[in-house]
Amino acid sequence: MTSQTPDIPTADQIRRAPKVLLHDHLDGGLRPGTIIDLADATGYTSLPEREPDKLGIWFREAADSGSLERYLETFAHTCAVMQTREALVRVAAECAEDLAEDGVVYAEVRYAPEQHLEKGLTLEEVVEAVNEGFRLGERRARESGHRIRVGALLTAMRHAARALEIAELANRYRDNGVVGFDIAGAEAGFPPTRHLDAFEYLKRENNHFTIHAGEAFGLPSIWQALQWCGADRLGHGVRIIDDIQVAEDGTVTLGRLAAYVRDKRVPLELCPTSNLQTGAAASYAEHPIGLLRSLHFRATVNTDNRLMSGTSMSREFELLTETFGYTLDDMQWFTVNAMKSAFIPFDERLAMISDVIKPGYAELKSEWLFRQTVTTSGSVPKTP
Ligand SMILES: O=c1[nH]cnc2c1ncn2[C@H]1C[C@H](O)[C@@H](CO)O1
Ligand SMILES: [Zn+2]
Repeated sequence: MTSQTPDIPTADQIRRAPKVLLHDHLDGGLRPGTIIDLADATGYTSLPEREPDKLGIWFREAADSGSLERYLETFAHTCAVMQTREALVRVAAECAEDLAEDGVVYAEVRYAPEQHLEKGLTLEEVVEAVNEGFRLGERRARESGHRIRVGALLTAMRHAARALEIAELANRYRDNGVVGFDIAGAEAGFPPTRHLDAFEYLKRENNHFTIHAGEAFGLPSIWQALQWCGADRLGHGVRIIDDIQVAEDGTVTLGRLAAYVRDKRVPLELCPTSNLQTGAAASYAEHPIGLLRSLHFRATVNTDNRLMSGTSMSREFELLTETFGYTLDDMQWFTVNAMKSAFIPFDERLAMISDVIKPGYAELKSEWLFRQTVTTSGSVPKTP
């Protein structure tokens, strides 16, 4: 018998639990072996390692710098090998397969189309190749007994000046694989208000967007993303913690912005391991997700960049259960939060919650009940 505390899920249960992922970068999740294959196929000779295990370690270590700017430099290698239709189809298909294998049932995966034009693809060709890859990966996942749905978010880079063009692209493909828009890249010095025209356009089109904010830069960035730009969700948003005071006797006081975020149920796309790497949090135990969960913010758990963080959704949940003693109920809470916050239509979100997520967790919880009964009675109860 395992000595695990009842209700704390095992690693195997965490992997089998249905999970929802809202913040994952396509160019931050390649398999190391695929990067090497694609580099060979496209003549890219600047990879720092030629052996998959070593290359995986290189990405993790290079991303471990404590600075978002240095973390972002590692993407030069992944973007370099994602410049052809074939490469994009393969990377997107493998992304969907890897997530499905990890128990992710719904994912919104983002990438910046403007970073994949070096070999002559048009923005439209990039979007169509990635869509084709996601559909292929979903089909392959189904064939191997998994179920996943993947929507794309189109990202504009905040240091560049193509946000309106990318927003228009997202709007053109909104009924064809693309579910929303995002801005990413170095945060300090590049406030989201630089791209107001793109956000105002998307609002006029009744479209959805999230903004990377409150990761490398604090409250002003979150405030602008919400109150100037009108973001539906916050990419990270972890620094909202700067607007929450916890007194020695445990009394919690929320500032106006933190109160707004909680009252309005603004989804926080939290990415614990990524935050440790870029210096947004000092340790898992000190990561604000513990406090935000207990204060009932609409917190969600995400991977950000599986390659650079050497992580997966299951791994993030394992680390959280080890650190905070989270149970299957906590996992379900994060997962339902994420599904409620997805950019697909409301009825489809509800159907995922009632047909996939709740039954999945109910089944896992019944394993605990079953195991408890076996331990206490010493015999296996007969099924009725
Ligand atoms: O955590 C992040 N913060 C800001 N930008 C990021 C993060 N992770 C990835 N990016 C950037 C680098 C990628 O090339 C780009 C599009 O996915 O988004
Ligand atoms: Zn990100």
